[in-house]
Amino acid sequence: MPFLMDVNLSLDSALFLDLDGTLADISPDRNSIRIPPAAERSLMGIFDCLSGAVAIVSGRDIDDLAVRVPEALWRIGNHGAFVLAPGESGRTFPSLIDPAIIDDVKRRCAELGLDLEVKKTSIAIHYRSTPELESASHGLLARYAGQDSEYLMEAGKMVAELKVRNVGKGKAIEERMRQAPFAGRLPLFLGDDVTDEDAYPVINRLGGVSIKVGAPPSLATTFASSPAEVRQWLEQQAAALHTL
Ligand SMILES: O=P(O)(O)OC[C@H]1O[C@H](O[C@H]2O[C@H](CO)[C@@H](O)[C@H](O)[C@H]2O)[C@H](O)[C@@H](O)[C@@H]1O
Repeated sequence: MPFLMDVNLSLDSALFLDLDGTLADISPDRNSIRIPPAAERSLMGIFDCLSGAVAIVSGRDIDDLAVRVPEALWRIGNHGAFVLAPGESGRTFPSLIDPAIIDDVKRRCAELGLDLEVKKTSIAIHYRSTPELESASHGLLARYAGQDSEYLMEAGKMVAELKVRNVGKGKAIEERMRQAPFAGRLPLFLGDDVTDEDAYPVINRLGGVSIKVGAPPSLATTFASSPAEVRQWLEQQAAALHTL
């Protein structure tokens, strides 16, 4: 099985990374997540060497992502729906979720003591601290999903999510790869969760390297053991690129 530590960036790489569970360790407190400072420095070094072809691609809301990721990097939030270019800030993105659904889910979550995260293209119920409510969480959102609905259900790490259709990290990466500074480069994508699986076939088709932090099964071709290993790899790659 190919491993991340055997992969090297070159000056014509394009690097896409997921945040939670890939760059940052999973934590019970989603609001505490930050990219560790050393990893930020590595990312900025790589960004310089790759002429800006580095993006953080996250399921988090774009506004939430913007406070956790350096403004100097590309930030792709809402599972790929919304993009902030390096240096871009203060832009307003629309909410695509029916407010009536948000109100109803908010009320039901409050009754059950469930942790609700409202984003612009999805609503997520986190049950990390209430695992006994896993099926209740899925059930609560499933009533709004289905073949004829504009929403679909997705499962993540201890989270049930109701999401607008036609949004995905694979689609977002493919779009970036058609434009500067990514076009003409060889893409690498590092992810860890179910919502990252749709990006791996895109990367594989483009001849790049798809990496999962975790174990098979996955459509990724290459594996890493932990976010700590990813951060160590980034530090090594930043140092190596600077010698080229
Ligand atoms: O695409 P990502 O950057 O990996 O974001 C995926 C989701 O991450 C967050 O939830 C997950 O991480 C939390 C912090 O470690 C953890 O408490 C939670 O159980 C995980 O599901 C975030 O809250 C979601 O919006 C993202 O979709």
